Amino acid sequence: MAIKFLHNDENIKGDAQIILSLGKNLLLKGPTGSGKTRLAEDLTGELGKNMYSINCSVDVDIESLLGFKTIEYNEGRQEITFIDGPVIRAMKEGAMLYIDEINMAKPEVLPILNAALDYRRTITNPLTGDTIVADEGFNVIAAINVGYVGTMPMNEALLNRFNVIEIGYVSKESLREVLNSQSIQKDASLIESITDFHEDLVTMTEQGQISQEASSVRSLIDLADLSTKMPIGRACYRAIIDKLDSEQEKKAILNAAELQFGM
Ligand SMILES: Nc1ncnc2c1ncn2[C@@H]1O[C@H](COP(=O)(O)OP(=O)(O)OP(=O)(O)O)[C@@H](O)[C@H]1O
Repeated sequence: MAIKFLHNDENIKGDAQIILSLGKNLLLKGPTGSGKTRLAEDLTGELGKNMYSINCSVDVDIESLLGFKTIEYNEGRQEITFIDGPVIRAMKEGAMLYIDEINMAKPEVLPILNAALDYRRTITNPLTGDTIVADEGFNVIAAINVGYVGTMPMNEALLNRFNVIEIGYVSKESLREVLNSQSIQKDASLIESITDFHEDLVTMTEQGQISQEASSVRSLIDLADLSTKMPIGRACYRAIIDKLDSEQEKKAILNAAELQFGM
């Protein structure tokens, strides 16, 4: 069974499809592990496109966006050629460009993309002097992690070029479906308890007791998987509790886990 983005809020996927079909840029906002990359992959696959990704959390620079010059040998002669980077390849091919953690990029780097992201759909490559006009099918999805230490607000001119969809917490029913399709845990009653535990975590997050990453879908898939091989209590530590720094948060989650799983 193909793994799909699942969410009780159908407007998330529906509106994302509309935004892309209008040739507009889409910004997905949500906590870590909330399915932003999964959704971007699904949308790209449905459009039958290739996806080129950039992760801005690693030191992204102009070369990692646009490409670099290299020396190639042609019939014994040295030639300087330019190897296109993800932005230029996506533009030329009319593919999807996925810019992950866009708010983590150094502020001086991304303005180079401004003309590619607005109605001009062009870029002048400062490394070659070439101007590239994007193919009609060129689409852009960016993602931003909210509630994450070290995130910076996005530059206003850049933000203005996107249409924003927030990915909120999944419902109990959607999480059950995600676990049934993506976890190796097949015990229906344990999956049910994990979805109840998720609801407790979401409530604690909304009350400000714990941070958002504690209740991420990614962590809950880990919890379900680990619980096939070790007691659920230890799985809670490995998948959720020990990822956190705050003793207070750890204690709050431990209490909820004890109540839910009777550890
Ligand atoms: N709503 C969802 N539907 C289906 N799968 C999901 C959903 N949310 C999370 N997942 C699963 O959880 C894992 C993490 O998802 P993903 O990588 O898409 O999150 P992300 O928001 O891009 O995280 P990050 O911001 O850390 O990159 C994946 O295995 C994905 O399949």
